[in-house]
Amino acid sequence: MSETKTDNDTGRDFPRSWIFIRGVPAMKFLPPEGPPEIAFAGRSNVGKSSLINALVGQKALARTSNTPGRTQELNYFVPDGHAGTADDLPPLALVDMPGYGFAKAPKAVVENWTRLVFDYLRGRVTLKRVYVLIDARHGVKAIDGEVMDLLDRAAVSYQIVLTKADKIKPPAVETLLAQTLATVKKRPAAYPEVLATSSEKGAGIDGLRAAIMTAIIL
Ligand SMILES: Nc1nc2c(ncn2[C@@H]2O[C@H](COP(=O)(O)OP(=O)(O)OP(=O)(O)O)[C@@H](O)[C@H]2O)c(=O)[nH]1
Ligand SMILES: [Mg+2]
Repeated sequence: MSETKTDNDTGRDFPRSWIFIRGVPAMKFLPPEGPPEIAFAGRSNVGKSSLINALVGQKALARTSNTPGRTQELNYFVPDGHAGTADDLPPLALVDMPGYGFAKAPKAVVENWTRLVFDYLRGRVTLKRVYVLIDARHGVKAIDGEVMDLLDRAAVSYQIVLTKADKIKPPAVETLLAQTLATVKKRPAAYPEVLATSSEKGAGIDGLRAAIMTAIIL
C-alpha cells in the first residue's frame, strides 16, 4: 500500500508517492479501462503539469516548461506501490494532457493533440472528472467554452480551476471567481464551485486534493 497524507479539512487521504506509468500518443494506446481517471485540460501553458506536481508534492513528476506545447501525450500518473493486478489496482490515475490552442509546434501536430484530447474527453468511460484549467490572468476563452460544450454534451463531470492566482491581485481573483461561477452554474455537467490555485505558492492545493478524493467516490 502507498503511504497517504491527510487533508485536515476533510480527513480524506490523498496518496503521497506517485509514478509515471504511460504516455499515450493516440487513442489506441490507452491503458485498459481500470481505476477512475482525473484529467487536467486547458490551453497550452495554463499550468496543467505544474498543478499535477503541486498536487502530488513532487517537483518534477510531470515535465513543465515556459514554452507552450511541452506536454505532447496523455501522461498517466498513479500512486506508487500498487501491483496493477485486478485485485490491486491503484485507487485513481491522474492524466496530464497536451494543451489546446496556441503552442510552439507545427500546426498539424497541434491539430493531432487537440483531436486526441477531444476524443479522450468524449469517450473515456472511466473518466471521473475533468479539471478545466483557466489562467487567472486571461479568464475563459472561446476554446475553453468549446471544451465545456463537449463535456456538457458527453455528460462528463468537470470543474473549473483558476491557475497562476499569484500573478494577479486577490480582488481580481475574487471577481473572476464570481464571473466564472455564474457561467458554470448554467452548464449541466459543471461542478458548481470554482477553485483558485497557485502551484507556485501552494494556494488552493489542499482544497483541490479534497475535491478529487470526493469526485472519485461519487
Ligand atoms: N507564477 C506562476 N507560474 C506558474 C504557475 N503554474 C505554472 N506556472 C508556469 O507556467 C509555465 C507553464 O507551466 P506548465 O505546467 O508547463 O503548463 P502546461 O499547461 O502543462 O503547458 P503545456 O504542457 O505546454 O500545455 C511554466 O513556466 C510554469 O512555471 C503558477 O501557479 N504561478
Ligand atoms: Mg504540460
